[in-house]
Amino acid sequence: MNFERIPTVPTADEVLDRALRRAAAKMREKKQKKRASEEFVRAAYLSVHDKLVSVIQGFPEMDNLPRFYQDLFDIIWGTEHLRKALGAVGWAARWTKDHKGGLAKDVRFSSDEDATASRKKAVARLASVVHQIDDQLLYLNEVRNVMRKLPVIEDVFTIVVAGFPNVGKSSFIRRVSSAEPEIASYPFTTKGVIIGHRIERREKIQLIDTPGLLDRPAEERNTIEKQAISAIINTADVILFILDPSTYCGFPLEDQMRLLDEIRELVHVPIIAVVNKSDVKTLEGYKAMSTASGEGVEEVLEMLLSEKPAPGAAHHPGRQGYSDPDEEPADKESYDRPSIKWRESGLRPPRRDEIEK
Ligand SMILES: Nc1nc2c(ncn2[C@@H]2O[C@H](COP(=O)(O)OP(=O)(O)OP(=O)(O)O)[C@@H](O)[C@H]2O)c(=O)[nH]1
Repeated sequence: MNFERIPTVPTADEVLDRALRRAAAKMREKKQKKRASEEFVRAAYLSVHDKLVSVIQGFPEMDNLPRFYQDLFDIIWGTEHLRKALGAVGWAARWTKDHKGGLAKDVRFSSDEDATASRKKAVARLASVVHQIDDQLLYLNEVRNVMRKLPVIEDVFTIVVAGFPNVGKSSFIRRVSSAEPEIASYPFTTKGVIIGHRIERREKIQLIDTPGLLDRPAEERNTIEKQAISAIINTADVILFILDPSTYCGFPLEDQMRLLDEIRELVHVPIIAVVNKSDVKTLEGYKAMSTASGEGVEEVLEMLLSEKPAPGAAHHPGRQGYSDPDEEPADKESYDRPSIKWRESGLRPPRRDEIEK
């Protein structure tokens, strides 16, 4: 899944400017004045139609997306909200298509004196329709800017790395990845998500960080974070939980253990808990590694890979299995996903200048 190629969504004025420029060029090709006006209308409507269709086609088809993205889109924007915005653009595209012929004919069958007025009327109607979706176009462009930066998650064996901040999650991913990990972002945490890959016995595996999410007790998490965790957990075949008994990370070991217990309650996939920073301190009963020196790291990876199903077999049966104790039962009547309305929540897609940084 690669959202990087979603093209910029133009504003209503940009759509219209482009259409009118094209129409003017077409108009110049016709000698006869009325024919020229008719051509102008056709070309302007066609250009708007095609541009709006290309906007819609630039976005992925929500129903065909992997579950992770469906969940994520629902958390960030509310799938219905997104559908409505795309639907509005579709409505405007259809309108231009349905009215193009009729309005062009109005110009053709008007008297010579009225031809210009008919053309102007057709253009005014077009402008009015396009301006009606101005908000949706702006919104979709903001959505696009966030989508481009979302992590690219593949449907391969996936290790999700969890633990308190600074325990060494990203150091682990960097150490075992065959190339420099990619850094993406979720709009709901300020930290970058690190995604590493490695080819293991000719199969690709992926490692995903859980920045600023699986590092706090449940009661401190808000709804968005809970949903985000569910989306991420659903990608995991196995979870690596890293403990830092040296407490250099800044968090007492009891708190880390409590979080581990909590995650155990939460998921159905295997959890492998190990200790990092073994150069400083180890903990009895836990496999130790040091992501600084590399000691024990490959063994930990082996433990994780032992959870990998045989080639060709399905993912771990627990995958997609996440139980949120607060979650409503999933029957049709009562199960209403608390989708986040981006304007009302503090949550918003980042501005362009924030992304470009
Ligand atoms: N002594 C020691 N320090 C380590 C080791 N591994 C990582 N560190 C240090 O721990 C700090 C945090 O490491 P990160 O890999 O960034 O930790 P993280 O869990 O990804 O942190 P967040 O992304 O902020 O949650 C860094 O300063 C590392 O240098 C280790 O094996 N031994």
